[in-house]
Amino acid sequence: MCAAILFYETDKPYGCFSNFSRHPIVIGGVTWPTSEHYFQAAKFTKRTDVDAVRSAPTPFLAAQMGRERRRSFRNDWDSARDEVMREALHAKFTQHTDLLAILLSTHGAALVEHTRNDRYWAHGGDGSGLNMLGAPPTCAATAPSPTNRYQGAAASPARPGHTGW
Ligand SMILES: Nc1nc(O)c(N)c(N[C@@H]2O[C@H](COP(=O)(O)O)[C@@H](O)[C@H]2O)n1
Repeated sequence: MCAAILFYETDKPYGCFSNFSRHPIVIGGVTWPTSEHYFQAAKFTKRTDVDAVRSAPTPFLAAQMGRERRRSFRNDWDSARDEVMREALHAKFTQHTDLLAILLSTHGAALVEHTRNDRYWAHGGDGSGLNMLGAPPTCAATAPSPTNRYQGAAASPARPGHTGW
């Protein structure tokens, strides 16, 4: 049976796997303070909302803004979010080789975002959640000769489904 690696808080072991870890990414020539900023901004269609989220001083605030439904929330988000996340993670782990080394060192382990706050990206605290954040790298790790757990993201479009920015 595979060991499980639980992560959540950025200052704890494997905290670098959290989207809240302070690792900037560049996508489409734009620098994002964290993968959380990119993910949350991708929910919106209006440039003003996207820029507001990108400028958030912390990933926590970016997440709060991303959850505000008074903004220009895109109506295809549920079908787009997995691809947006894959793109963000691919950027993060290819642009930070120290993180990629940590990721590859976990080969064979199940990666689990451990929180009760989230039953889609995390496992809901008790395994009842989908753990979609951990699932893609775990699946990729079982592929033949993986050189990069996020290699499947390489073919992703630059901004899947985005309309206005
Ligand atoms: N640190 C943290 N706090 C929460 O409350 C969370 N839900 C998470 N999980 C991360 O949040 C992002 C998903 O946000 P949405 O619920 O889709 O707005 C994603 O990065 C999860 O990994 N983390």
